[in-house]
Amino acid sequence: MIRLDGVTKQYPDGTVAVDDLSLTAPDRAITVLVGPSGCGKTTTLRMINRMIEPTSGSVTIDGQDVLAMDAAQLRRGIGYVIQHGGLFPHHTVERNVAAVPLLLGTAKKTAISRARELLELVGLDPALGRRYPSQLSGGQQQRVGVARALAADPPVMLMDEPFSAVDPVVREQLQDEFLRLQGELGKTIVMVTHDIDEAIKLGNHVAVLRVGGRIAQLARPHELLAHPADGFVADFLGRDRGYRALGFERASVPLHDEPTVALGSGVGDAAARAGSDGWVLVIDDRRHPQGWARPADLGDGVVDETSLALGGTLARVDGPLRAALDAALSSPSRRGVVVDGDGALAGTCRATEVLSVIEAQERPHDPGSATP
Ligand SMILES: Nc1ncnc2c1ncn2[C@@H]1O[C@H](COP(=O)(O)OP(=O)(O)OP(=O)(O)O)[C@@H](O)[C@H]1O
Repeated sequence: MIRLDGVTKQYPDGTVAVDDLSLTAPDRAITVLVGPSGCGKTTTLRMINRMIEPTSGSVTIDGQDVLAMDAAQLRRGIGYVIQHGGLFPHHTVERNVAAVPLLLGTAKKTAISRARELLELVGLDPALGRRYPSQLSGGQQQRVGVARALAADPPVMLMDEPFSAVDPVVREQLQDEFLRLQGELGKTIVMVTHDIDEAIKLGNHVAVLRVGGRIAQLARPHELLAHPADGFVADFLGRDRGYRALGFERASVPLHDEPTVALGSGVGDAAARAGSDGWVLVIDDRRHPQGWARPADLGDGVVDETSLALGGTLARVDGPLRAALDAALSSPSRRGVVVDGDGALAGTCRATEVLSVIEAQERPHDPGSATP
């Protein structure tokens, strides 16, 4: 557990970046610090590994005062990931990943073979290990940054905007893989981001800071969305709060049997199976949904990949209500496709019925909300 107690940082020019901040980051959880530019997120993070010394207050890790520890030794025991990966440009990728174990005295052969395993763990081809950082894409460099931070198997990781230097699609992939990895590794993580959506997606706990380095609210993501403490937090959370909160609400929605046709079926067969609106759901031989087709638009021949209409997200039977609603709203037929844990068709859902489930959910009173 990482604990900050009454921590203040005043820079020599008088700027108070962090003001009497107290915060606990529990073990094996992701605690996210989020807030507008200049609110003291990076300063707070760097006071944990003493890259910045607090002016007052205390920082402990598992009860040990970090200010009483040797700073270099402390830093070697904490994984640190920054934007762009922060890699050494003149070292190969695998040498970058092996950097801390080598510093700690691990034999070169062991450290490099471990580096290759770690590259694989973060979803990279170990062959990339022979390249130099500049020969990798931004997303690959970020992954190397994560692999490097994991190399000494530290229980604690600090991450400063680790996914912000890449485009939104790669960013989402990196976030998903990071969550999968954390599910396996269970590190104690403090992460900084200015992106509230990233905070809500990744954080087990989210601390919203306001400029001047004070906590406006510390809560679990769904609590934050449901009960923003004040107008500042509500504004920072932004639009669609109610809709986004559905991402954390799970309940089963009524499922309907949906007539299907197999990929490769004749258009005549497909027409016979289509609903009154003309749409039919196309599945493969494992009953995995492939998309919707409207046989009336297809002429003769068979239903193949080119016959499928784009659009329509898939919801999981045990997934959040937001996914079920989105599946219905984004489907060309307006029937949301719901799949089981293996990705096979479980049935379809209707938006109105998902809304009825939402209305039936107990909605807690929301006294802190500043937005009507
Ligand atoms: N070395 C320094 N000397 C003086 N002021 C500083 C120094 N470093 C940071 N600051 C100031 O401290 C405040 C907090 O900075 P910090 O970098 O911690 O914010 P941040 O929330 O991480 O911002 P961003 O999201 O823009 O990276 C800012 O007002 C910044 O200008």
